[in-house]
This record gives sequence, C-alpha cells and structure tokens, in this order.
Amino acid sequence: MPIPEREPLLAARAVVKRFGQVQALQGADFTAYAGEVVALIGDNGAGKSTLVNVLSGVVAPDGGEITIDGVPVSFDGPMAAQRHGVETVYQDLSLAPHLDAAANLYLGRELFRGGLLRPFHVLDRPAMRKAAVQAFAELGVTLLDVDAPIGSLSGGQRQSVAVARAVAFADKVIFMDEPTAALGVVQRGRVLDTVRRVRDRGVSVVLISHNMPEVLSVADRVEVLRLGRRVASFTAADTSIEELVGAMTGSLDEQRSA
Ligand SMILES: Nc1ncnc2c1ncn2[C@@H]1O[C@H](COP(=O)(O)OP(=O)(O)OP(=O)(O)O)[C@@H](O)[C@H]1O
Repeated sequence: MPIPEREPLLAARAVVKRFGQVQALQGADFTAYAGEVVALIGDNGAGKSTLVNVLSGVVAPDGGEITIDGVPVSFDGPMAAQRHGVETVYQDLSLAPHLDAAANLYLGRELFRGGLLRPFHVLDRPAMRKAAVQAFAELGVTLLDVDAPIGSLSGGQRQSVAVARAVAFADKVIFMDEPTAALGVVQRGRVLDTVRRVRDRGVSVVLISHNMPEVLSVADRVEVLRLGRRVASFTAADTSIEELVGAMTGSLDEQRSA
C-alpha cells in the first residue's frame, strides 16, 4: 500500500513579489509540515527574507496562494498571521531592552486584570511573570534573573526570550531568521536545542540560515531558493553541504526537483 502523502501545514504556491523593477519572488513555492525543522536557504538576494515577510504578513504578495492546513489565507498584516498561529523571530529580535523578560514575552499582548471594580485596564504583572517563568522552564531556558531588564542579559539569553515569545503564541509555524548569527558556540547550541524542543511539540520551525553545517545538524528538510524560486528540496539526512551549495548556486546539474 502506498504511504499516504503528508498534508502540508503551510504551503505557498507561485508567490510573486515585485519591488519596482526588482522581482524578488518569481513564482516561489514553499512547504512546511507540522513537527519539522525546515531550513530555507539560498544565496544573498535569493528572496528568503521576502518570502518569510510574505508568509508572516509583513509584506503583501503580488500573486500566488498561501494555505494553512489546506485552507487559503490572506494576511493583511503580521497580526493576521499571528492569529493563524504564525510567529516570527526577527534578526533584530524586536525586544524592548529596558523591560524584563515577562514584559517582553507579552509585548503588545499584555494581560490585564479585569472585573467590575477595575474599570481601567491594569496590567496583570503577577500572571505575566508566572506564565513567563513557566514558558522559559518548558523550553529549558534558564534565566538567572527573570526580573532583570532584557538589555542586561547575554546575547544568547536575549535570543532565548525572543524564541520563547514566539513559541508561547505560535501553535503552527515559527520563522527564525538567522537565529544564531550573533552567538558563541555554547549559546548557539542552546538555541538549536530550543529549536528541536519546539519542533517536538508539533510546531513547524522554519530556519533561515547561511550556516550549512548548522542547517544539516538541526533541519529535517531543506528548501532551496534561487532567483526568487524554489529550485530544490532535500531531506537533510540524505544530502551534503556540497549538494546544498550546488543547488544554491545553480552549479548542480542534476537537482532533485522540488
Ligand atoms: N524593500 C525592498 N525594496 C526593494 N528591493 C527589495 C526590497 N526587499 C528586497 N528587495 C530585493 O529583493 C531581492 C531579494 O531580497 P531578499 O532580501 O528577499 O533576499 P535574501 O535571500 O533574504 O537575501 P540575504 O541572504 O542577502 O538576506 C533582492 O534583489 C533585494 O534587493
């Protein structure tokens, strides 16, 4: 009996995006499944960030289709994507350095105390702190001082807070743009462990990275963009750095079709 094909969690088909004369995406396809780490790789200017921006509602596409669980969706902004369980960890992390980890976790989505006796919105700091401590513990993230301003933490810890925030609200897909680019070896290992843990919860983690050894160590699948199109997809266990670089640069004669 043939193995039934998995239904993609997130699928992009024939996505087009132009910036003036530049056609950043020229009919790009992309697929992400539940419970996997899929790396999105490509040379500089291949269209990775543009595709992620389209799929996370930051940029409106000029054409193509996006589906979540097989249902076509259209995002009119990042919050629309978030409502569909899609979160993004940007390279700049988008954290508020003067606020503590809990406040950063709930930035823009603060919890308030309700009730008739409180006609004005009052932040529910104890509830946010409790949920934040639990969120970090679940991810295996150790913060020495959960009340310290984020700006006083190490780069790896700040990264972990940004990831924890995405994880706390994403139940479908997390895009991570170069999440380890600025980190040392130990911190890099911790962030990658977190990525695996999130994947094991059934979330689809999309990792944008130029670091090929890292891609092969953490990704289950790899999708390759070149000149605004998906040109190949690989199972990480069955490929090599040479093959990935060949697909990125176009020097592979026999690319597995996407
Ligand atoms: N806002 C913009 N305005 C004009 N051109 C843009 C804009 N954003 C991206 N581009 C162009 O679209 C193309 C794809 O860029 P994109 O940043 O998506 O590639 P990338 O694969 O993420 O590259 P890198 O690895 O260098 O970050 C490039 O030619 C880029 O110059």
